[in-house]
Amino acid sequence: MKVAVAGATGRTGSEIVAELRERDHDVLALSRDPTDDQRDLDDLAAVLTETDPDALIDFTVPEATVEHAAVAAETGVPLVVGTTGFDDDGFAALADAAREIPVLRASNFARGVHALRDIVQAGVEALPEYDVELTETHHNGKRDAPSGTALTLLDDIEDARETELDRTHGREGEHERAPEEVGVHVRRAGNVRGEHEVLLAGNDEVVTLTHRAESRRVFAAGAVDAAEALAGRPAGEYDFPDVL
Ligand SMILES: NC(=O)C1=CN([C@@H]2O[C@H](COP(=O)(O)OP(=O)(O)OC[C@H]3O[C@@H](n4cnc5c(N)ncnc54)[C@H](OP(=O)(O)O)[C@@H]3O)[C@@H](O)[C@H]2O)C=CC1
Ligand SMILES: O=C(O)C1=N[C@H](C(=O)O)C[C@H](O)C1
Repeated sequence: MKVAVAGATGRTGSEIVAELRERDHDVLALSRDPTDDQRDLDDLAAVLTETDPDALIDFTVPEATVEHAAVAAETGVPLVVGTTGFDDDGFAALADAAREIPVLRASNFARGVHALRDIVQAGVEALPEYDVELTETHHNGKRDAPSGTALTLLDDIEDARETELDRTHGREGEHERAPEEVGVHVRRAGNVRGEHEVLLAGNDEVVTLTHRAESRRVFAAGAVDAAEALAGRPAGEYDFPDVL
């Protein structure tokens, strides 16, 4: 396959380029400041038209991904999005692109996280009276908080509880915890690849469910799996579990 990568110089994008090369794919590494073996991300439309790749993988920033999605839709290139931190307009722009091309967006391309999602939902359903608290930890270069994965897990917890919970970001001051609260705790330190922990507590017992990425290669492998699986699919919105 021929695969273009937006954000190829980044922490995750560079791992995706390495993973694609290891699998013998033809790689178009895109950067705003291209070296000799890269293509200019600012000329994305021209590059995609000229090279006609099988997929574009995007791990950049939301404002750029939204622009790239419009170009992918215009040029008919399937899109895999790993970028997190979209607002409602950003999600709407991705949905617009998905009318023309397959768009697979996942807040986390580690397979274990999608197993964790199922386990968390089962735990929350099995222990309906227990308090739920979520903690995520990432490297000190991460822009968005809470992480995209944390937001996905919170949606899953609300689905399992069949109610909207009061997402309480950190705590300060004097007040008791309300039963409908779900505490959301964010830590940024060092080069932590990504940790997510859901804690369930009640009845004099505590259950903790944790995923820890030990290398960014786990995200890269998942994103490449997704690009391989997206080829030939009809236009529409996809999540990682749809192609696992
Ligand atoms: N879904 C998942 O599994 C994962 C998602 N992520 C998400 O991926 C995104 C990238 O994370 P990470 O690799 O740590 O970030 P980095 O900052 O390391 O890399 C981002 C890359 O995007 C490019 N970029 C930055 N700003 C712009 C812009 N305005 N326009 C175009 N390109 C831009 C830069 O490349 P250059 O300057 O060369 O153009 C940069 O190398 C984040 O949203 C993160 O949350 C991260 C890991 C896993
Ligand atoms: O920025 C990161 O590094 C990561 N971002 C994703 C997120 O926001 O959930 C996935 C992973 O945790 C790494």
